[in-house]
Amino acid sequence: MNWDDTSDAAEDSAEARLVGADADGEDQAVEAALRPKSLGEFVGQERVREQLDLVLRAARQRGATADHVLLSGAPGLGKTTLSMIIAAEMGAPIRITSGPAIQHAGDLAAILSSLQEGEVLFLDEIHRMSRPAEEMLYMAMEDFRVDVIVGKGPGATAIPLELPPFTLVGATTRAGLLPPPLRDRFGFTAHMEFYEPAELHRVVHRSAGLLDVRVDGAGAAEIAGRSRGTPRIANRLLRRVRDYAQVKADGAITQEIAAAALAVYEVDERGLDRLDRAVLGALLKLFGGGPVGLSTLAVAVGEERETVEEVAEPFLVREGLLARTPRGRVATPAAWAHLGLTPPPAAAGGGAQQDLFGG
Ligand SMILES: Nc1ncnc2c1ncn2[C@@H]1O[C@H](COP(=O)(O)OP(=O)(O)OP(=O)(O)O)[C@@H](O)[C@H]1O
Repeated sequence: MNWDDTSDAAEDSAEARLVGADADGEDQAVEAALRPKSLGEFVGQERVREQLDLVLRAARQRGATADHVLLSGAPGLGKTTLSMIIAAEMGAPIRITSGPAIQHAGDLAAILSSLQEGEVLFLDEIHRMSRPAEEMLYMAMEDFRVDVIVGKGPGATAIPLELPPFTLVGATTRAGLLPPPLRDRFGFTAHMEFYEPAELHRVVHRSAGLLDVRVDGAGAAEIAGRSRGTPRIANRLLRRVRDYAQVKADGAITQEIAAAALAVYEVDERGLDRLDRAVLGALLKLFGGGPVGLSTLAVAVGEERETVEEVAEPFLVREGLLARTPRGRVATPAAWAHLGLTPPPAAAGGGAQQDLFGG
């Protein structure tokens, strides 16, 4: 897990999710093999690709190091992959680290001072860097220089250290959390969107080819439709469907095989899993569609409040199935339709259920 805004309770619950967007151990092992290696291979994100292509081409033509790049977007959309592509397209080495790994300015100084000319420094979760390190980064990004402080107290001196030109690629799930002085120092900022089903369809086909799995168009579409707009989830579902196809059939993935496999794993046709459906089911069946307070809803599904709020709700809100209102959580008409339930007449206008527990 690497959502900085996700609590421990939410993490425990999200860890085992097949539709969780963060990388688990198995993902990390296979992702290297599935990562596109060039901008041409990178599926979707047309605008970002086009803009980045211009930035990189222009830098290459000038024989210069590319401008610093900030990539923002949800986990699993391809930020790490793009940073590696940037390095590959520039013919430069890449160093990978993350905000939480840099707690002291000295940690950052050590990394910066060992960079080669033109190297790409990928800083994941850049919004989680410590303040002193962040301030050191400002100067490094702008002037390719850092001041290393030697000694303590009144006798401390700042020794300037020249750095070779490098390209910082920062990644964040929360661009809004970056202090403006840091954001302003990036020459190019790209916001990565969730992928369309047709794009995920291409991701599934591409990955199936690399994994040597046979999948037909309808089978790939079935997986894509349940992947929550996220290539990492598409790749993970593909691997689980492959297991099913291998054990229960002849190894080939068709629409029927994909649907049957994902039914076993409790991922429904819209990508909701057991937790999502439990939250939605409680909201509809116990509270008439709401409004109901978050705490009450969490008690009803036997989960921590944070788990409901941080793990289940974001996707339900994004899918237009649940709304967070000042009076509490409310199901939308699409939620009733998705669970195959008929809203009671009173629920048509949003329901009038009181939150007795003050959530
Ligand atoms: N546009 C894409 N085309 C094909 N595959 C992709 C694409 N984007 C991501 N992937 C696949 O999804 C997986 C996850 O991508 P990646 O690790 O780059 O995501 P991320 O945004 O860096 O995630 P996190 O925020 O968790 O670090 C990779 O294995 C990669 O193969």
